[in-house]
Amino acid sequence: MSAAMAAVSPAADTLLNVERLTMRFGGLIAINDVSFVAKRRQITGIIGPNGAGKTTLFNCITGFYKPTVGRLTLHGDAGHTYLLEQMDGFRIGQKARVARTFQNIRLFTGMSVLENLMVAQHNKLMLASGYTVLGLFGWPSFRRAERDARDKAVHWLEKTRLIGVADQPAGSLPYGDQRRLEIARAMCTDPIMLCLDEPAAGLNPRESADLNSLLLSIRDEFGIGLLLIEHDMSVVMGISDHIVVLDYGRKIAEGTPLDIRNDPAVIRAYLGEDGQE
Ligand SMILES: Nc1ncnc2c1ncn2[C@@H]1O[C@H](COP(=O)(O)OP(=O)(O)OP(=O)(O)O)[C@@H](O)[C@H]1O
Repeated sequence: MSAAMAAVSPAADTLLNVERLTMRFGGLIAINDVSFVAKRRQITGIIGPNGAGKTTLFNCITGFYKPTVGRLTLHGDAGHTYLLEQMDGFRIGQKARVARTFQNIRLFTGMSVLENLMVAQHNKLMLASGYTVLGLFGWPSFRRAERDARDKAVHWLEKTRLIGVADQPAGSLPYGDQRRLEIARAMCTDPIMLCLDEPAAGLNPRESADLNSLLLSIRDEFGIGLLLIEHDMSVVMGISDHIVVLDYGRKIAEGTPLDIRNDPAVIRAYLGEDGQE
């Protein structure tokens, strides 16, 4: 068992346990003693005004930043438990199977839509190719792995309604399609937890509604947990099972969308002290 795997028994439905997380940048405390649990088969919304610490939280979970203090425990499959704050970003993706999308879309714009999804499965294919040798000789196990990767890519292209543009350069797609392609690419890595940073940014109301359906179907069909940073309240209130609210790096509330909508501290954080804007 590696140093980053702990032998604690998880509550059955706990996927990620964030305990007393703090992230400082010099004198600035971007995340201040934040704790919450994200559950399996649930969408956990993370909301808060600009600068509240939402992206910093994602960057700690996905290994971009090492938290100053705190523990991030991911309860994976088969009883494996990963202490994410001790792992680098690559292993968080590969071993703990945490995938993410970014606020600013990061696709390989010159590659085709299908190629973007094949590249996402590069590590699995490299392993199957015996780091090139078996691939060069067209070994059956490599050919099978390649076929499986293509099938998975096609599955996600169908699910995200991008199959008709599979051969087009990713950079030529309309914005809403690029956002769905990012989600398809993340799902091709077989995550157990998917972190989405403002997936509805720049979408029109119809595209936002489509996104809601896609995220709900990912939760329901694949049983994974989703962490969702989002400013679009029609998305976050419409599909979250649980919402955590940050303000100036602190957790100021958590609960169901209904709880959050009526929480005085949340209303104050969004509208200012007087509750007027
Ligand atoms: N690498 C960094 N170095 C210094 N300060 C940082 C760094 N990353 C974030 N911050 C600061 O931490 C605070 C929280 O930023 P963060 O981007 O996490 O907020 P956010 O809630 O995601 O905001 P938004 O909704 O605008 O994206 C901000 O004051 C930001 O300037």
